[in-house]
Amino acid sequence: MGYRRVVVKLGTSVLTSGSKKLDKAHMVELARQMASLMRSGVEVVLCTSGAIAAGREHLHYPVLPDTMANKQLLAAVGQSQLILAWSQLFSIYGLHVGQLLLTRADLQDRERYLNARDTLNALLAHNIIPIINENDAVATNEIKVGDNDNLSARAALLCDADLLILLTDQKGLFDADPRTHPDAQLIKQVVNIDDSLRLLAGGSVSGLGTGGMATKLEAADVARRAGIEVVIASGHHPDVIAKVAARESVGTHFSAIENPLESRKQWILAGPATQGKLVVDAGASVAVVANGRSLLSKGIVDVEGNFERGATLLIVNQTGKILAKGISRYCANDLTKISGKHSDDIESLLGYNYGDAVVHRNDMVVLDN
Ligand SMILES: Nc1ncnc2c1ncn2[C@@H]1O[C@H](COP(=O)(O)OP(=O)(O)O)[C@@H](O)[C@H]1O
Ligand SMILES: N[C@@H](CCC(=O)OP(=O)(O)O)C(=O)O
Repeated sequence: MGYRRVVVKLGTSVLTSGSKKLDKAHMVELARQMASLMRSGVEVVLCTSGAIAAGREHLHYPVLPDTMANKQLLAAVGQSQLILAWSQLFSIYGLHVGQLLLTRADLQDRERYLNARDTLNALLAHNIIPIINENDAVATNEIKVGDNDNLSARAALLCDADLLILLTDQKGLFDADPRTHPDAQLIKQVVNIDDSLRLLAGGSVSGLGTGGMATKLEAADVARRAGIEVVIASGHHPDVIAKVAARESVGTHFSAIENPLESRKQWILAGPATQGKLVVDAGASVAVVANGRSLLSKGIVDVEGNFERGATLLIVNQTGKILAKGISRYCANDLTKISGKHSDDIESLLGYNYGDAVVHRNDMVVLDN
């Protein structure tokens, strides 16, 4: 069956073709491919990097101290150049574009998340290509998604896409970084993202991109849990977008999981940043991971972080392995008092009780699979 809605993420490495400037000739070719996919009836959302690179180019490569304010300056200048370029290039194909600049804060708050979703859907309903980037000019590290791989996965969840295409400067995910291992082999198919695969994915060494393959794998993991297929491929492979959309074997394909998370759990996975950790014992690990139970105070052996009730936390086992992400019904202070204790004792220990479950299974996404 053909894809219905596709998010295409273009890394700085693709947009600049490895140089220090936007490669407009290549951008027009990518716009052509996306326009052609739209004409074939597939809806396209573009997640574009390149603002900082475009800012540097537009200001003729100023020598600036590497501060947050200077990065924001470059992004503020560059984003307007970037959207101008995309708007001109898509107009060649008779298409309008609409810009959405997002931060994690827009995804963290469920109401803002749903608002952004409405805007995306409205643009697509009018055959306008939504163009997304992080709002780097105002986002501080605390409220940033931080890289466009993860941002594009969240965009794919937001608009309920069925395919996420991450285009970069390599043919896909290799069993080692091809820049340092010329004999590395392309991995064509991935059915499960586990720690051994994460070990293969390194960071970005070119000085152009953010995150390298590591953030692409994080993005792929978020998307596939929401039932979205993911392909990592080269942005310079001829007709790459059409070929991926036609399910030709290009790059690395990640299968979607069979029973995708429902919408609220997708949001728990993709929206809020985690504010702390609960370390749990072996019994609680089995209850949460294998039996799909809520996490009770009895199984908690350690509480890390200083968080309020309602914070999103990681649940890890005693070797540090991540088991789940979920919303805590108790604040950190309360949890240090009740961890290891039976649920029946919560009332007497705290003087109140928000229920037996510290993290209810409805508020939890199991990640150990
Ligand atoms: N296992 C791997 N397979 C492929 N590329 C890898 C791997 N590990 C690290 N990389 C690096 O990831 C880079 C692509 O990511 P990045 O530089 O962030 O580009 P982009 O701008 O497209 O996001 C590649 O140039 C490569 O050096
Ligand atoms: N938002 C930034 C890009 C961040 C990013 O993740 O870059 P990349 O790894 O090249 O996709 C920008 O527009 O410059």
